[in-house]
Amino acid sequence: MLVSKYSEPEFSPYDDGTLVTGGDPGPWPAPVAERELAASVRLPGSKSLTNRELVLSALATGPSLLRAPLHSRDTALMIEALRSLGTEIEDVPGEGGYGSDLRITPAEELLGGTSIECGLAGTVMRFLPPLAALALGPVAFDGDESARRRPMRTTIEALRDLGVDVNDDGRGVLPFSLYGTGTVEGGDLSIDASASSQFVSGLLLAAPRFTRGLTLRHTGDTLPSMPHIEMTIATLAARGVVVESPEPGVWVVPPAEIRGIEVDIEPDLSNAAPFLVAALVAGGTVSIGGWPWSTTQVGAHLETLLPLFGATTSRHGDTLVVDGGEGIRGGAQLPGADIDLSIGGELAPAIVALAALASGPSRITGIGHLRGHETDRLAALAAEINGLGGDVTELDDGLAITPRPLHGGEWKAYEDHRMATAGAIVGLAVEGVVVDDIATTAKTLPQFPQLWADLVRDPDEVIMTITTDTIVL
Ligand SMILES: O=C(O)C1=C[C@@H](OP(=O)(O)O)[C@@H](O)[C@H](O)C1
Ligand SMILES: C=C(OP(=O)(O)O)C(=O)O
Repeated sequence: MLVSKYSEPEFSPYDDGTLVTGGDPGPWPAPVAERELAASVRLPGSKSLTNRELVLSALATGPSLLRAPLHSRDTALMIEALRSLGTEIEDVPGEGGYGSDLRITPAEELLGGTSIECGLAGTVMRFLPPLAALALGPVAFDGDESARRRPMRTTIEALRDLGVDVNDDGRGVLPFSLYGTGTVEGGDLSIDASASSQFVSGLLLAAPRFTRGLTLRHTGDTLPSMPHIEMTIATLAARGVVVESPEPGVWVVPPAEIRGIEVDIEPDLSNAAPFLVAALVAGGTVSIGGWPWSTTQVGAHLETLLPLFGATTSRHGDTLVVDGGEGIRGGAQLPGADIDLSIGGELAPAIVALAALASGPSRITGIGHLRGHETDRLAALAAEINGLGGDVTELDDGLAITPRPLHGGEWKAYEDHRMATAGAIVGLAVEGVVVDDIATTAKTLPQFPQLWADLVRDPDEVIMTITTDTIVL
């Protein structure tokens, strides 16, 4: 089964995330906030944790159980790819998550002779080639048209330096193929991971299975998304693999067994960003339950980032509450902020959308690598905000935002889930914003339109849900 964006089976953004048939719902008029929020949101599992745990489970010595994993396009692509390499992955009833849990039984031997569809998922295209090099036989990689623009040269060259036979056309992008021999010797390897931390994570995840392990050295000037590398190291540690980092930019992975484990997947804290930002735009409070006390997810930094724009945050048990006061809709004048977001570029679209609605100017820097994300996010954010009357300038490594009164109009998502949700944020404050492709949120959060509708719904509105045998008022 290949999961492509508009072919069946499809993730409907209006459904609970289970596989349903359905297509592009068309242009989506973003709801405007009519009142202050008092919303509680429960979010599905983290994409980054789910896809790491899937990869490690496939490489493990015994079965694993993922509780409350994310079910979205990116995780469906990962599951499909691992199955095609011989991993057994079963849906089993789960409690409290969005959809089933996953039981994974690793293959005795990973088998090639397959083609892997990466969609637009960075975690699939960067995590699976090192794993596929451990399979026996040829493995081809390709993805969406837009995926063919995402940087892959570092993965391709790293595998060649490790002695893997890789076939590509020299442009450093998808498609390419490799020929797995069942083993990778490993040893010392230098790479430039300045375009994506995922190059490091992909190699570290497979490295315990290399005959000599791996000593990996990053040679570039900058390295984005360090928390995601720490997440990789933490997920390996939970399975008994101790990765050492004797100096910044160097990681030593011993050859080791990767244990099968049972693991609870945390809610996706990066997908929390638009919901928490909404408190500052609409005013009032947004609470997110299941917020971990300790995590490697970069979304945890929202707790300190949003106060820079005037929010108050508090914890009540495992719930994070963001209070946006009267909010922009209520007349609040939010300060701008100067933020180096190199640790968490995936938070940038939501923060930039907020900055465009604030009263003071902002600079968001350290995010040059976002040009290689789902789309060139710096160009896309500047084009869409400026198209509504804004003033955003592209810098070498970020954006300078000078707030201006915005007007309604089309907001293009560029097949980028976080561009789509950035449009929803702007639309909360600006009448007449229409996101051209909200379905693209199915990449990591198929429930987005429903959750967003619930967020802004009048709490006094009576909702009638008709199910097959009950009527709930
Ligand atoms: O390893 C991961 O799960 C991710 C790493 C980051 O990639 P980059 O370092 O390419 O930004 C992040 O932006 C992406 O959404 C997920
Ligand atoms: C950059 C992102 O995704 P990917 O995992 O495809 O790189 C993202 O989710 O913001």
